Amino acid sequence: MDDTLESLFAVIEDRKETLPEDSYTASLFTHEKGENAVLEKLGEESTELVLAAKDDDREEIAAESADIVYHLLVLLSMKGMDLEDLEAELESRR
Ligand SMILES: N=c1c2ncn([C@@H]3O[C@H](COP(=O)(O)OP(=O)(O)OP(=O)(O)O)[C@@H](O)[C@H]3O)c2ncn1[C@@H]1O[C@H](COP(=O)(O)O)[C@@H](O)[C@H]1O
Repeated sequence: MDDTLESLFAVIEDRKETLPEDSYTASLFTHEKGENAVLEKLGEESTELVLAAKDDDREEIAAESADIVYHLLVLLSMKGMDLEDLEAELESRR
């Protein structure tokens, strides 16, 4: 899981740097709504996750969770933060 998150975060950082035209990630960094684009996505996907959980739909729960994790990592990158910030916070709670 650590490797998956690290390589996904590295791709997000690369997209932020290189802004390829066909990249969804890059489109979030250049969106006319600014950071609101990713914040809205996080809100929508959180609602979708709640609905999937209420339906006991495990496949949908996994899919919506992945959407949230991806957009969360984009948000961290947008704020100049990284996985270590998240890890440090989680570790401080153990
Ligand atoms: N993990 C993801 C990921 N999860 C979700 N998404 C995108 O997030 C959007 C989710 O929005 P919705 O579920 O609301 O679907 P939608 O209504 O079709 O989306 P919109 O029309 O609102 O854009 C979709 O466009 C998904 O493609 C992701 N896009 C990219 N990644 C990762 O990022 C990498 C780089 O992707 P690009 O930046 O596109 O090259 C990919 O290889 C993946 O590993």
